[in-house]
Amino acid sequence: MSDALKHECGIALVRLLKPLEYYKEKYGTAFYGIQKMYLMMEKQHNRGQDGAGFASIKLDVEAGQRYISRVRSNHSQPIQDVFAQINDRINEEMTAHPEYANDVEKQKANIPYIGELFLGHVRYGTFGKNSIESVHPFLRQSNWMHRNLILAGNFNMTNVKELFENLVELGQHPKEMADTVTVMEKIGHFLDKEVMQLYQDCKQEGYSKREASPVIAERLDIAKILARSAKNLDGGYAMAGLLGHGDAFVFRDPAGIRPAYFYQDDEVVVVASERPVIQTVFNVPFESVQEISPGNALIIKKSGKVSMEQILEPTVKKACSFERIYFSRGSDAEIYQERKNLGKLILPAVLKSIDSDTDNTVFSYIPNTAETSFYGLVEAAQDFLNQRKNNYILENRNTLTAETLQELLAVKIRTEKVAIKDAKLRTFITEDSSRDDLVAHVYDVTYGVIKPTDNLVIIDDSIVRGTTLKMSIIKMMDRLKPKRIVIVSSAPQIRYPDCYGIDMAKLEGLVAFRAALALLKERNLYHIVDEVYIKCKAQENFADTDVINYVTAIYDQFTPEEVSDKIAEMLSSPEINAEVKIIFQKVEDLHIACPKNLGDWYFTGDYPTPGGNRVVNRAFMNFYEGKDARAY
Ligand SMILES: NC(=O)CC[C@H](N)C(=O)O
Repeated sequence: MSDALKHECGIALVRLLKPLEYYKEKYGTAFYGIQKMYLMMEKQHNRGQDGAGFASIKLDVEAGQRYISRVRSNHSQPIQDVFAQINDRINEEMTAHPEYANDVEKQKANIPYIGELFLGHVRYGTFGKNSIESVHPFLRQSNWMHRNLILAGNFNMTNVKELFENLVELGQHPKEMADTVTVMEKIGHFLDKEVMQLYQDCKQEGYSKREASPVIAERLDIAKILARSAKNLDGGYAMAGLLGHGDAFVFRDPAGIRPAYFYQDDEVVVVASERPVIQTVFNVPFESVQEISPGNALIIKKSGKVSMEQILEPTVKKACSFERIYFSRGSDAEIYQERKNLGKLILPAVLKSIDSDTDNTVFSYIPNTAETSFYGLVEAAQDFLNQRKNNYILENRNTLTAETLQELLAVKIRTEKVAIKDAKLRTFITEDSSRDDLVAHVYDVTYGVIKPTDNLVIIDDSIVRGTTLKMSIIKMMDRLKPKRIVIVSSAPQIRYPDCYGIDMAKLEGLVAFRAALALLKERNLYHIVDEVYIKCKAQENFADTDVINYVTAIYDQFTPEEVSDKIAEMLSSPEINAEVKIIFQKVEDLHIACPKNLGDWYFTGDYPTPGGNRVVNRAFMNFYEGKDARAY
């Protein structure tokens, strides 16, 4: 990926179903859960490096003993930092008390972090600052065990402001504007209500206050609490929560926008944002890891009972395709094939751009996430070449000599590693022209592999702003003196803002949008921009469900190729000698390659929740009014 793009968050949840002694016996340590959590979080570091947090719960402790531990960090290596703190503390206790060594009961009673239920989070903030207070898990404390709520999520709500207002309407006074606090307080509110109701029931049944507590915990209907809390949520989310006494849940949005996977056997229940994380950490096959169904919650009661319950009516499944193109790790068996298919499906367009002259073409990729689609592209190119050889041989079978046959078979698809991501270069000089020169060196190039008669085809996973392409990659590629540079995007043109977790909230930042505007100007159609604005403005105060995405009109006048050509022109500059072309994946081909993740609103403007239409409407007004503000 050449554009710096904010990633997602990652969640990790582990519930140990057996007593801690079991793990000590079988795996040699009662800290088994913590170790697994470390691996699960580390294997998701791709999803967030702004912060990391860990929380654990000990089940069935006596009153007066601590049972919730939490560590959070926003240091530069937050996962390392969190587990260094946990390690240090455990080692300190173990060294000071050698008698704990083989005594699991003592370990549990005296050492923090050890426990049966764990929640971890790696964060890329989409809302609020990167202060330590914004790092998950969030904690809502209470002196009643079952009222303690610990929450961590991979989410972005399009209507945080409204949700915040709802809390104020309830008479609450939230101390922060953090979106996680807002969601947590909402769940917390309905948790309190449910507890109150259950207490009344218990009282009627003759339980004393003290006796009622464990009964309430047992009877708590998590699905009911979630259903009430989730009513007004509009966004993409995978929210994980723990209750102090030991219940846990992971709840996914009705369109399945954000991912959540789980695995369960008689020892553990595990949830993570990505499938291969669970596969490697627990050494289980692909088939035994399942998705949490959209609109459903995986609920793990303290008793160990696990169920999947529908919380909200699922809508049409629109799982985010960017997870497949870029965010999630490519080690997932499905994602790996999907990325390869993205490369394969785009070959016809690539061949067209190089006049099918594969002999004079070098294929390469932008490190690192585009590497897999590159393999697919090259495999398809090899098939194409073989087909050509085949035809030649069949046509010339009577005259073919051993020599020409050998020559023919020696022709290969040429692949080279041309772009190398260099160490992070700091742009410490503020003066613009020299800064551009520094930025150009973010990528390094391999000299000596391109001839002046060559086309250079270079695949990237997606193109958002195009800044790095313009400032660095194309300039550096041009130094190799190819005849033509073809930039290939394994994703379609990004035309609309995202509001479900990816940090693309402003229209004018998107190179496709700027290209469409330039085309409108060129063809004297710029009045369309004014017309769209009038339509957007008119629905400014509409209910979300009534808002229509009129921004599509900006693109309607042009074929995708026209927009691509304009982008190519905008990314090139007079000092570039090579001809620059740009090719994007077709939306239909994206769906063929990634059939399970049909969420494509950033490419098509087809938002999966009503809030999305409000956001694109707002984003357009912000652009038109020259407001440098986020659209939600
Ligand atoms: N990337 C995410 O899922 C972010 C979660 C949450 N909105 C935050 O900002 O902390």
